[in-house]
Amino acid sequence: MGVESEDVVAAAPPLSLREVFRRFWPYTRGRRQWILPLVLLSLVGPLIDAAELWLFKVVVDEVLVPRDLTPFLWIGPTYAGLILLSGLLGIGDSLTSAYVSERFLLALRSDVFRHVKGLSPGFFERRRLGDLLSRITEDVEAIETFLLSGVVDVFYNLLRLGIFLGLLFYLSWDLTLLAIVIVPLFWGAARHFSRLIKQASRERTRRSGSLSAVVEESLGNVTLVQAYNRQDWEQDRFERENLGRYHAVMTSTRIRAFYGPLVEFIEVLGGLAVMGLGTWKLAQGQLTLGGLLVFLALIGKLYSPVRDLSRLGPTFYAASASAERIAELLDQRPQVCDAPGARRIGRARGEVEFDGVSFHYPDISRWALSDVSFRVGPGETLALVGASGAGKSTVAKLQLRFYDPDRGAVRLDGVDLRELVLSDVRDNVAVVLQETLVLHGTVRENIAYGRPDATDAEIVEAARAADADEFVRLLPDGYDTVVGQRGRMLSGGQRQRLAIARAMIRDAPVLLLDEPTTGLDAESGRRIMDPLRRLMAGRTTIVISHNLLTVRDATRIVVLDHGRVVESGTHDDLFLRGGTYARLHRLHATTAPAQAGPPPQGTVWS
Ligand SMILES: Nc1ncnc2c1ncn2[C@@H]1O[C@H](COP(=O)(O)OP(=O)(O)OP(=O)(O)O)[C@@H](O)[C@H]1O
Repeated sequence: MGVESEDVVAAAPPLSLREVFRRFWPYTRGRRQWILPLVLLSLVGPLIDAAELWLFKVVVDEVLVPRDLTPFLWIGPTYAGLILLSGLLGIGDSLTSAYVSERFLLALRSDVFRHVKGLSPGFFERRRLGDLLSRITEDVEAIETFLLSGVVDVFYNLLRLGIFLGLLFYLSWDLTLLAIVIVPLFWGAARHFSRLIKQASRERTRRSGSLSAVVEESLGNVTLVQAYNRQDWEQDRFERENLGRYHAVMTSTRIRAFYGPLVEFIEVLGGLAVMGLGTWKLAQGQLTLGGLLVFLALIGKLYSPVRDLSRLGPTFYAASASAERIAELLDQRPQVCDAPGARRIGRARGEVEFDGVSFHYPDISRWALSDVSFRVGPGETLALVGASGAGKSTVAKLQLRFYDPDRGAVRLDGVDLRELVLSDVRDNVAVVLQETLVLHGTVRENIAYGRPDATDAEIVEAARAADADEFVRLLPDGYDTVVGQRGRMLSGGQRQRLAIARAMIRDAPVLLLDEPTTGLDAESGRRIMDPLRRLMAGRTTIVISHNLLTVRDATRIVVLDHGRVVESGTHDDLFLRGGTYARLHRLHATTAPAQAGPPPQGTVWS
């Protein structure tokens, strides 16, 4: 559509209007009782309109033409009363419809957010965050138009049409027939334009998603962008999507712009024909002047519901483009979920077992893990070592049940994770990851994220054990200091100690440490050893590390290579065996002593 799309965000699969309705109507549950009062309120509006017009006829025929003021004495107050009543009903109508629409949006948006949040990490690895934001905020609103405002408008306009047509037939049936001859023209135009508008709207919503995705990615990685001087490239990417959206909006506006005058032209043609015949009937004495004037006014009013109804078609189609994007989100199923009859486990003893586990990531044929088996007893430490890409982090993801294995089983206390309640599995695990996740909030909130009901004393105690208390107290507001998004205000080592405090307060029997010293210099690496050791005490720990010097005292070491276990045993066993581990160890000792930190006596495991 004018600007080449690199498909930042793909279009959602199309849905028919009926299907969209079927999908989203259930979300009106609990608010449906308001729809009838809204329709009834809509009914009163046209009735008052009709009464006003009728009064106008009476004024012309009984006051103006005979020049007699007497009937005006009752017409005047009646007219004022009607206007007052219609104003009051209008207030009620606006408030009720806003209430119904906003409650609907509230519920739908929450449901969509709840659903998306529950999807597996694999989903988010494949999606653009900005696009998801745009769906949850903008597209959800369009569905409201589709289901509620749209439906109420249809009823409202049909009622208006019925009432006005009734009056018109009563005034003059032949004039009315002439007037409605043009209605099919309206519908023909509406059908033609609806299709074009739906295409344009799809493109517009897709481009909005792409634009948000680009903004989120560029601003979210602003340090990288600036450090590598990629501002111009990012600006180009943004311009492309911005321009794409502009063209899409212009196309849809152009279609709508042509549609409006065309419909008006058809309307004027009808009006002129009626006026011609009406004037002739007036001359013949078949119609009073008031009758003709009211007839013409009614025709104007008759066309407006017809026009509105025919305009609703394109509006429905435009909204359905948004609905498609939401439906596509709701159709995503989490890769893992509770099996029927899943068991609760409470606090586990902490025995972890991988039994012949093979796994590949969705849509990727290469096995990330092949026939991996090991067992870690309660309180023991298992070290996973291997080259980059060997599958170490994948073991951690399976342990957290982010994915299920394709073959074999992962067990906790002897029970397959698939038979357990998912939240129980994760409650039993605390993680300290390579890239420490710090949320925008206070230090206190960040630590308590591990266990929301932790008391202040427990938070301070965890921070002390993690060797974080000292630096936290030096922050401007101590524990109430707001650390920026992703903890940008803290150093790498400080973030890591915060993560240890968070894991500490969670107090789970199983601990996953994914490269806890990566990215830290020797000094910072050394500083977190003590807190890590305190954290590991009494817990089953799986530690992933490139740093062979830091794993030698683990209860057991498993060496992974291309997803397979190639060796396993204690440091001494493996060292003496002279295989991969011994080779890696020698290589590591000769090439990386400076960044590996202290010699064996200073390691975590000693
Ligand atoms: N989300 C993913 N989708 C598809 N493939 C993935 C995904 N994550 C990892 N892989 C692939 O699975 C294999 C194992 O990756 P994994 O992250 O487990 O390795 P690792 O040993 O932890 O590496 P590193 O030490 O560099 O962190 C790699 O080939 C990787 O490309």
